[in-house]
Amino acid sequence: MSNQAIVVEDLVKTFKGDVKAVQGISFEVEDGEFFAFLGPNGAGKSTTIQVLTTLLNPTSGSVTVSGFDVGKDPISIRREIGVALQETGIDPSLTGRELLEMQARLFGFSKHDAKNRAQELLDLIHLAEDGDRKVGKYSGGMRRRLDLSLCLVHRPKILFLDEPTTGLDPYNRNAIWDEIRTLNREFGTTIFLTTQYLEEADQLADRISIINKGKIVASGSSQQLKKTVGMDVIDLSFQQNEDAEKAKEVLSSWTKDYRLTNGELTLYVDNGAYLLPDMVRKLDKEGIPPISLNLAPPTLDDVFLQVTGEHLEEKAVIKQEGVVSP
Ligand SMILES: Nc1ncnc2c1ncn2[C@@H]1O[C@H](COP(=O)(O)OP(=O)(O)OP(=O)(O)O)[C@@H](O)[C@H]1O
Repeated sequence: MSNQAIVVEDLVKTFKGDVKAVQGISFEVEDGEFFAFLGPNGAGKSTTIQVLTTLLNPTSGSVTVSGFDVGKDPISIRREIGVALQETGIDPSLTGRELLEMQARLFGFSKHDAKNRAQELLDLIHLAEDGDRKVGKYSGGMRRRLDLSLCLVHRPKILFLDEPTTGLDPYNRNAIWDEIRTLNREFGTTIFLTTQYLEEADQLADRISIINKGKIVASGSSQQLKKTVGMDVIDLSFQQNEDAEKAKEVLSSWTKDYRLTNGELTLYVDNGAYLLPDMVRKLDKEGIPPISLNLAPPTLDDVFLQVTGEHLEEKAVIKQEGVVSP
């Protein structure tokens, strides 16, 4: 018996018009593991999840889920997995309870068992009080919790979640995090989660792969990934781009490890707290004082910045404009 829930080898997915959405990625997810696929908009996360859940055929490469090949045995895979995708077509005139019971009946539960399962799930995702309200009246956060519960009806071994918290406010995001964590820790459900929020991957996942432009650019636990960056990260912003450029020259004797993006200079150093006052004094003396400075241990955004030369966070914020209130 294999203890690999998911094995992906050299997966390629190309769409019409030569759009290379996924360009030869390989990774494995173990049974019971919480795995996060982190990347900006358009990186290839949804495409990958759709191949793994048998909704899209791969162009090439090999993919097995729960030991079954996606091309040869999609039916067996569908029995073992639960899938919550970004767009779900739910009838707004039905109640949460009705939808859960209907889903249970579709999975072959008797009427009596379907009722019990619906109640269990409403309790699990803290929707018991709203179970008899029409879904059309649910808030964004409640809808996401219902989406999550709908894919748990048949007690899947592996759960696929495609950006389950995109557009949610922090309160609802945290509520979803708690629920997913419980599923993983208490029920041993393997989780494959895609997200554009580094904090989400950081907080939840045992292991993270960062995907950018269809390729995996870094993999490991959050700790391992951050260790690749170095000890401390100093961010300095300046009034003008030329000042940042000049500051880089001025500070080059302290570190050669830096990034320069839009008037912001990021320095990777050991012993940042010790060096920072001297650096600021030097910049002052040169007539280019920073307008803001920040010293912090590395984040996953720093990992992303190092491997791609771009920030992950800024892109995520742009997509978050239409925030859904609780
Ligand atoms: N059905 C399709 N036909 C053509 N191109 C597609 C199709 N689906 C996705 N793409 C393209 O493939 C690339 C990867 O898209 P994908 O949706 O997998 O990214 P993503 O990481 O999930 O992004 P997001 O965070 O915005 O959901 C993008 O360039 C996208 O435009």
